[in-house]
Amino acid sequence: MTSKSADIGVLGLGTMGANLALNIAEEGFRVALHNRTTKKAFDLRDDNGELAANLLPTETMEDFVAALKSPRVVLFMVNAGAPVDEQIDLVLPLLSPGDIMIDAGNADFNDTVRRTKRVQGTGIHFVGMGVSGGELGARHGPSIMVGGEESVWQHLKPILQPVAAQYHGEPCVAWLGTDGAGHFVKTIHNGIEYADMQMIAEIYGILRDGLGLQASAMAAIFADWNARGLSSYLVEITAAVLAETDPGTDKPMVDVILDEAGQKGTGRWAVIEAQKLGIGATTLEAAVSARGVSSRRAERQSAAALYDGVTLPAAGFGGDTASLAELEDALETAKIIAYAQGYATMAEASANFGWNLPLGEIARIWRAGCIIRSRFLDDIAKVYDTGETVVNLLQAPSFVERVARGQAALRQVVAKAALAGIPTPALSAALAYFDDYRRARGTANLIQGQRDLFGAHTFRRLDKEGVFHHQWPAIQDG
Ligand SMILES: NC(=O)C1=CN([C@@H]2O[C@H](COP(=O)(O)OP(=O)(O)OC[C@H]3O[C@@H](n4cnc5c(N)ncnc54)[C@H](OP(=O)(O)O)[C@@H]3O)[C@@H](O)[C@H]2O)C=CC1
Ligand SMILES: O=C(CO)[C@H](O)[C@H](O)COP(=O)(O)O
Repeated sequence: MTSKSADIGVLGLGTMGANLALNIAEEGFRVALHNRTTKKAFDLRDDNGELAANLLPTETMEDFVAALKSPRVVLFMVNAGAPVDEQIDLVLPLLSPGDIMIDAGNADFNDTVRRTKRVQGTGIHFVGMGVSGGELGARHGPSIMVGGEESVWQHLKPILQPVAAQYHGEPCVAWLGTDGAGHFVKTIHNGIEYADMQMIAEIYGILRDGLGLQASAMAAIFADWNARGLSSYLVEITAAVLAETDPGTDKPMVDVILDEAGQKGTGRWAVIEAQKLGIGATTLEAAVSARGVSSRRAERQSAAALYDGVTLPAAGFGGDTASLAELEDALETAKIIAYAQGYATMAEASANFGWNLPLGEIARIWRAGCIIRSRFLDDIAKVYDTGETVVNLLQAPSFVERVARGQAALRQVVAKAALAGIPTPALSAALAYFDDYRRARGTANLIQGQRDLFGAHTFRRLDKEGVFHHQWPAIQDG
């Protein structure tokens, strides 16, 4: 270990930390390494040939911090929650004014705001930085969402820009705002990721249970869609997952995987924040709830037995080209609605927390490196680049035209799935949101009447300004 020679220190060398450290080292920076299980730091250096010269494993936290050039930059890549606070407790006493701590893991942005406040007045800086792209992204170029002080971003830029994914030469990294802005945007990225994955899984359910297709046939359909409007990393990997065979059984891999989805909490954070802000991110909510339902497998199996005999009308799904095109259009339309909800949540958060989030720039840094990367994000960037105020993507002219064209397909698919008893919680949520959002005269007038009757909550009128309470007739139970 050479004292004060490392440009940055990576603390936490699991899947993401180890790969990000290699990526940074490959860009020519010297990286100090530390991990709770210290052996991993030395193994990482010893297993990585030419990069070893830029990797400085350390035995103790003191050695780790002493290895860093001033101002010291410590990047944490540990699991969200208590582990981050524990590591901050250990590192903070060893730092000096001007030094920078970066939490590069997923984090609840409320924790990031709290941690930023914790160091306020010490001269030490805290950066909340969302990183997306999984293992390969971390190694070869992730999408990076930075939150914190802008002056600190200027200091970090020379390291982060070459490390990030590049989209036609543009680095997929940006400073998005103060304190929790970067982690908030990463959280919404993950909420959208959940929605995208759930809607794809619902279409898979229709292809499997409505059309009776085998995995290999479905793989070809998704691969075909990936060449057009739905072109995206998630559709591409869907085709790859469906095409894979289990070497042990020779069955399609997807057919031997248990139907219970895991989740680490980022989707739930997105939905909680959308609810707090009063944004109906219903497609994201449906996706998070569906993961919850999936995890109750035994309960679903007993319910399946109880309702085995229910009568279902004819399915109505066809396997012809027109029916497949309808599924493709439905998925594309629902995707637009899900992204509109995610962007509406970010727009509201931006106003609420005073961040001035650059929504077009966010679309641009999501075009490569991250899990939801797709051609479609270019279309979103173009909407914001017009400079006009966009209240909701569903009101942007280019999207109005696309949704108006695609909504009939979404309606057909949701209706046919409902009749066939095939669940489409996220696709249905997208359609219901669209119909609710485009209805000039809603039904909340009735809710206001009910609230005023039982709780004197008052209401406003269409024909007069002011707040009113009505003397409703007394209702007796029974
Ligand atoms: N995997 C992915 O695709 C992505 C993950 N992330 C986020 O990145 C972060 C790291 O994830 P990932 O690399 O996948 O996780 P891993 O499980 O692979 O690694 C976890 C790391 O955290 C360390 N750690 C865990 N608990 C503690 C603790 N209490 N004290 C000290 N160190 C601790 C582990 O140390 P040890 O080796 O000693 O166990 C290990 O270095 C998470 O916030 C995750 O949500 C973000 C984007 C993508
Ligand atoms: O942040 C990510 C990608 O962007 C991680 O892969 C995240 O862990 C995925 O979430 P979950 O495990 O809840 O499916």
